[in-house]
Amino acid sequence: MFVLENGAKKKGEDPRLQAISQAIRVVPHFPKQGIMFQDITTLLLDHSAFKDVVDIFVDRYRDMDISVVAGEVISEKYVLEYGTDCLEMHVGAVQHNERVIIIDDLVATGGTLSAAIILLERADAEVVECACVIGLSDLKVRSKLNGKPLYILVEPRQVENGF
Ligand SMILES: O=P(O)(O)OC[C@H]1O[C@H](OP(=O)(O)OP(=O)(O)O)[C@H](O)[C@@H]1O
Ligand SMILES: Nc1ncnc2[nH]cnc12
Repeated sequence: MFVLENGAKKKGEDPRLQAISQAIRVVPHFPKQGIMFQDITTLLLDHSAFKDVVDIFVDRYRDMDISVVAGEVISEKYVLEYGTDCLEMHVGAVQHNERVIIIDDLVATGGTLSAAIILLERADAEVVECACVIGLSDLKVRSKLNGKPLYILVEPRQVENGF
């Protein structure tokens, strides 16, 4: 699934993932020293790569009886790599037993996804899976997700890529 550091592809990898990864701009040491900020604005501007992101998610979830896509989400505070934040969701935005996928651009600590899961479960929705364009397939992150599967397209980029 992931693009390796040397640009080689893992066996069986979707050929679209390399272009998706390369369209992400890395901003070293932003907003703090030591953070390799993964800026997806360049991915959003790359119509072909962004279409591939949407197509991959649509293909994955089209037959899973999903009724809600929670792109941004009562309120739940959480901790990020570089501070704390809070997610909010309209009361009534999700009905009991609705099947939800949570989509975000990136997972780092898993705090945001964890807060989103807590919010949605408080509304009695069923969170089917979390999906992110960028993230590490990290056990520490997965352990925060209350057993929910995490689907990731590409690893964070480590180097500035000339944008
Ligand atoms: O896994 P975590 O440690 O919670 O980090 C992931 C979150 O960090 C970024 O959001 P951020 O709040 O920085 O701002 P943005 O949504 O405006 O990009 C990103 O979009 C995720 O939502
Ligand atoms: N390295 C990173 N790049 C972009 N968004 C983030 N959110 C948390 N860590 C991040």
